[in-house]
Amino acid sequence: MEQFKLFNDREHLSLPQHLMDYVPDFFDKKSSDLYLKIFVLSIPWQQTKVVMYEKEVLTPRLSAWFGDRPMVKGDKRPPIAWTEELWEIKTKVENHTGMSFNGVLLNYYRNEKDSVAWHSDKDTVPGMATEIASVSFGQARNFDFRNKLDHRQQYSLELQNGSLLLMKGDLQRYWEHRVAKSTKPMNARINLTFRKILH
Ligand SMILES: O=C(O)CCC(=O)C(=O)O
Ligand SMILES: [Fe+2]
Repeated sequence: MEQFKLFNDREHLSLPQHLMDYVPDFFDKKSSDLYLKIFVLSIPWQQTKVVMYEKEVLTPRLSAWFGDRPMVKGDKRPPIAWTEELWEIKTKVENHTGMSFNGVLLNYYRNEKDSVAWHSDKDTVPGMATEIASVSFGQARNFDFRNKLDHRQQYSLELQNGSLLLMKGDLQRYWEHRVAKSTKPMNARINLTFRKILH
């Protein structure tokens, strides 16, 4: 089974598979479809603003943060308490990985126009441990990686409905990731990234 598609034939360095584990069918289709429906309707989605080149812009996706403490240190908005479904998913992910998490960031990509730009998670969330478990429901979208020092080293992994991607060790240190906009029409996708906040 080939998990990773090579974008660039000139590069034969493979994506560091020791830095990630991908489980395509972590949840069966029935539960995945149900979780998607529940989350679309019941999560208090927000479209956050970021400052770019001195202008405020809306991020091209919706998001929500749940957990035991704020996502970013000093953030005045209290975290939202775990829902039954989020706690259920967290427990299943923890049992599988042997890791423990105290927060989850939900991202909702409504259609092909929604996206997340190149970033690595440690840089954007100070105080965060780097092991992140990413669960996807709904529309399969490409998750791209590129090496921070050599952007020609770029790979793509299609995150399918019900999948679990575990991002480990130094992945955030040496690689960036994104979900690009698509030219093809796309249905709703919700991604959950379980994190351990240390601050
Ligand atoms: O939607 C995804 O699969 C990735 C989301 C992401 O990179 C993030 O929340 O930091
Ligand atoms: Fe990320």
